[in-house]
Amino acid sequence: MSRGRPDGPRDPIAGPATPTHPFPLKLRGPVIKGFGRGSKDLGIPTANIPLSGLSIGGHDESSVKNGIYYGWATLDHSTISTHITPNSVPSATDDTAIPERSRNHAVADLEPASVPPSRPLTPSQLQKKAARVYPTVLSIGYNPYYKNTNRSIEIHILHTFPEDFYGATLSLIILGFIREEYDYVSKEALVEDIREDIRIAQRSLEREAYESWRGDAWLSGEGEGEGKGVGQRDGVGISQME
Ligand SMILES: Cc1cc2nc3c(=O)[nH]c(=O)nc-3n(C[C@H](O)[C@H](O)[C@H](O)COP(=O)(O)O)c2cc1C
Ligand SMILES: Nc1ncnc2c1ncn2[C@@H]1O[C@H](COP(=O)(O)OP(=O)(O)O)[C@@H](O)[C@H]1O
Repeated sequence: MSRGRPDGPRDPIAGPATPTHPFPLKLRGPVIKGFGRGSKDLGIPTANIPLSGLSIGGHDESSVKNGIYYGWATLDHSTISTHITPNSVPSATDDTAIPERSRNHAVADLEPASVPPSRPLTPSQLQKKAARVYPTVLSIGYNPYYKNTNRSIEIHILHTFPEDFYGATLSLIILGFIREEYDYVSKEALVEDIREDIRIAQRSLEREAYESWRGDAWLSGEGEGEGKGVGQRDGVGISQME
């Protein structure tokens, strides 16, 4: 059952001085469509990737508990289809329409795109985009405020992007847990807490033992489908370090 948000101040930093079991959790998958609420309703875009990988690497899905987490992420734009059709982007919902270009990205308060979405990027542009490591804050669960019936993973990247990136491959290392997911009395209360989650994630990742994970090979696309604890199913892999 979902809980309402408890009263009282929140800790400015989440998690111990070094990442501790079950972290780091490594996850990878293609960016698919969600319900389109992140940008339009909340002003905070959240990239969805399939959840199926949570059962790979020695856990079942229930071993990764619902809640709000932080970590590092990279995007590989080379997997974005240059010939997108309405059915070419998988969806976390039954709606297969590609969402309109979001106009309400609060964190991503956007500059006009320097490269039109339909023009393929050059190899050096792709490499540059793939190599960048972003801080990220994410939610795993049922979004109790919206009473979703499907479990989903919602990843907000702490960066302003000039355009959407459906179809890109998102690699993620989750390093810490912030809080449970709650139901809220209002949309404004939910947004206020997500904004605080963003600040907590930033501060938590600045610690040396967390910062050092930026250089992990997983974020460069390595590890897919090979090695102990790394699996691949439905285009998604997850592993848990020992
Ligand atoms: C850091 C963060 C914290 C969140 N916390 C909650 C929460 O406590 N309760 C909730 O119902 N949804 C929470 N969400 C999920 C948002 O409701 C979700 O991103 C929104 O429904 C957009 O979904 P969509 O991408 O499928 O459109 C959180 C999302 C993020 C990124
Ligand atoms: N900073 C960002 N973090 C996450 N996604 C972003 C960001 N900026 C742009 N996006 C794009 O916005 C999409 C999420 O928007 P959102 O309105 O939440 O729709 P959806 O419900 O389809 O996930 C992502 O899939 C991605 O393509």
